[in-house]
Parts: sequence; structure tokens; C-alpha cells
Amino acid sequence: MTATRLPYVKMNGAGNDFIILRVDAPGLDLSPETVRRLCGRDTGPGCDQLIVIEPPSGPDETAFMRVWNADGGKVETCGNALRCVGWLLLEAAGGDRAVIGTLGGATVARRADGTRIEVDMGAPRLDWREVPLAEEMDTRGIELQVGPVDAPLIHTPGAVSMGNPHVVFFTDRQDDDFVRGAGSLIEHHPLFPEGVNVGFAHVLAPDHIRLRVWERGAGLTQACGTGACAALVAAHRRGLTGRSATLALDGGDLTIRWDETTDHVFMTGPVALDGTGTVTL
Ligand SMILES: N[C@H](CCC[C@H](N)C(=O)O)C(=O)O
Repeated sequence: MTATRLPYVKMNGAGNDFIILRVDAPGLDLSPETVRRLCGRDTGPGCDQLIVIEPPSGPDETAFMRVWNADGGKVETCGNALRCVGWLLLEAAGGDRAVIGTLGGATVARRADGTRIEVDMGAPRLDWREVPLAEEMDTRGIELQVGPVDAPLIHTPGAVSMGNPHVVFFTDRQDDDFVRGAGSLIEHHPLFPEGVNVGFAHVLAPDHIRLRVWERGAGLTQACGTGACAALVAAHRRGLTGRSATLALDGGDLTIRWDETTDHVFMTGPVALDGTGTVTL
């Protein structure tokens, strides 16, 4: 296959960084090897996720967004990338809203203030089959055995899908060793047949959560947008917070609101343009 050179835009949303390509034809399929090469910080421009903007998949969309994790796996969606893609589309079209289709469902991006973008992430999926889990459980507090079999540590985190799978632990343990150790152990736990993003949420107040996320396929990132949405939903379901909160992540703050009337989750946060370049596919 002949090599293709494409321009890219490098952006980040609260420190979660992306290479963003734009193509004219739908259905671009990238090999895991190509994705890993481009996402590698020593083999390519480097990023947490590779993002491709495609033409709309339906009449109500402005564009369609595909997401690959740095490990080469194609996934459903990415909250921080939706803000960045939303900003690019709004800058290009000059409109005030952009409908972005993803494999995890349709979303709507709007300008909030300054360079902050709000994305309507749609409704959380809360049934065990939608997360998905390998067996029936109450997703408000699932039974998850972590640790050696002879001395199991049973936790009852919340489980939520924002189009992609999340499990959220409520703990004041935020140190790197714990987050990396527990996160990497749980990411591929058999209870999660499609893998899982692992959040560690320290509820500081009914409207304030400190969050770190070990991401499926990317590891510990500066921020996870869908993880922030999942953490707020899981915290509210446990009676730990109201329906809106500031989520303080390593790379910045996200404002998350779970609207009672529409059941939709709204995520508002910063975007930044880091640079441009070209890559060879
Ligand atoms: N690691 C995620 C995809 C990226 C999500 C994250 N970067 C966000 O901002 O939502 C997954 O495998 O589902």
C-alpha cells in the first residue's frame, strides 16, 4: 500500500492530548501498528489518543469522529477530544453548535466562554449490560475483587458507560503508585469484557471532586472527559454529590452537570492548540 502523508493538528483538553487528522472519506481504518507509531512519544508526534474527523454519517451531524487509544485499540468516544474537535468545527464553520457523531453516540458541542467548550455527552448508560459487565450487578456499587486471591480486597465502585466503559472508586488514595498499580490491574479485569477506564475519585465537597483516571489503552493521563462525567454520575448515584460539580484533574478543571430533565451529562472545559505537522500513514 502506498504511504499517505496527511496534515495533523495537535491539541489538548485539560492536558489530555491528541493528534487530529481530517479526511474526506468515511471509514478510515488504521492498523494498530500505525496508531501505536503515531501515538508513541518516541516514534511519532505522540499523544494519548489519535482522532480522525470524517464527513458526517447522517443528515443531523456536522462531522463524525473516530478514536484510537495509544495502544492501537479503536474505541467508542473521547470527551476531551470532543471539545477539541468541537472547537475546530466551530472555528471553521463560525456556527454556535456542532453535532459530532461517534461510535458511542451523537454529541453536541457549543462555545461556553473564552476557549471553553461545552459538550452534551448524552445520557449515561447505567444498566450492567450497557457498561458492559460480565455478570448482573447493581452498577451503583459493584462487587469487584482486587488483589491476591488469598487476601482479596473487595471494593464496591460505581460502574457507568458514557459510550465507553468506566469504573469509579471513591477513595482519598490519589498517589501515582496506587493509581498506576490498581488501575493497570483493573483495566483488563474479567468483570469488564471490553476492558475499562478506572477512575479514582476523592469527593472534597458536594460540588467538588478530585479525580485521577487510569485510561483503558492509554494509562494515567492528565485528564479524562468521559471519566469526569462517569465520576459525577457515580458520585451522585451514591448520594456523595449534587448533580453538578467541578472535577479537578491533573491537567485542569472540568465542569460536569447531569441534567435532571433531559438525563444528559454536560461537560465544559478548556481546549488548547499545541501545533501542527504532517504524518505518514
Ligand atoms: N481511554 C478511553 C478513550 C479516551 C477517553 C478520554 N481520553 C476522554 O477524554 O474521555 C477508552 O478506552 O474508552
